[in-house]
Amino acid sequence: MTLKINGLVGGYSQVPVLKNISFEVRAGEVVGLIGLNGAGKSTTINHVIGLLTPQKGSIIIDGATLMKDPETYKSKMAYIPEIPVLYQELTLREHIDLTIMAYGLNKGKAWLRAESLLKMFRLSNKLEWFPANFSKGMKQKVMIVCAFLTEAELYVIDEPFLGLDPLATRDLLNLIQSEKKRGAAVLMSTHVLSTAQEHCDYFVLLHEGKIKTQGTFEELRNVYQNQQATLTDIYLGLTQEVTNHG
Ligand SMILES: Nc1ncnc2c1ncn2[C@@H]1O[C@H](COP(=O)(O)OP(=O)(O)OP(=O)(O)O)[C@@H](O)[C@H]1O
Repeated sequence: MTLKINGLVGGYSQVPVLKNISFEVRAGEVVGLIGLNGAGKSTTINHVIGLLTPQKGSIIIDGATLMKDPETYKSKMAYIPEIPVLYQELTLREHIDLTIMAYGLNKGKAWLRAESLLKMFRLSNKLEWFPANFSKGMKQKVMIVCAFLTEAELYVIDEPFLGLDPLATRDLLNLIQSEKKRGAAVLMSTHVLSTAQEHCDYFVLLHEGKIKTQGTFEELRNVYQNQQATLTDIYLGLTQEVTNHG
């Protein structure tokens, strides 16, 4: 599986937010989309999941575009939004059943996987509850369980860490690593740079809707000409931001 974004110009109106974005996400790779507030991370993700239409350029998953082959395109992808989207009138069990139906999964197999995910995120005893009434972090965990039970080829995850407790953060990171080993690709936006540095294989540094630079951590250190630099140093250095954190 390869997601190819090529020369993407786009945004919410005729004035583009994204200006000529190109990068790839390949099978078995975790790509970190890095940027400050307003850099264009969510806008990029909204284009990838098809909420926005490119003004120029293309987004292709294994040869399929959203325009020409929407079913193939969408079937390869699971998306975890920054703000959980849940159905007011459905229980946790029904959210899982709905995901199984929407992705056409084998019910028995998918439920086995769901049970292990529910256990991992400490939700096993909440199946008859309504997630719309859960705490913020618990809602986020429901989105994680539903996304990961699909065993997608590509996971698109928008800022996953902010609402999660340390245990859930650790479990999500482990899950990402095990899906990566299975051969899944992950595109993850975040400004938690220390976590990204540790867990991503490749970085796309966005600033004001443009790619400042992209590469592996080693390649970024070479561009920044400092072999000791952290991802935070590199990002802030390259975007000329002033920081009090060194
Ligand atoms: N619905 C919208 N309508 C119009 N402009 C928008 C909309 N959402 C975002 N923008 C603009 O697009 C630009 C990029 O925003 P985006 O949400 O992609 O940033 P981000 O990198 O995800 O930031 P954050 O870290 O704060 O989530 C900003 O200038 C923002 O004002």
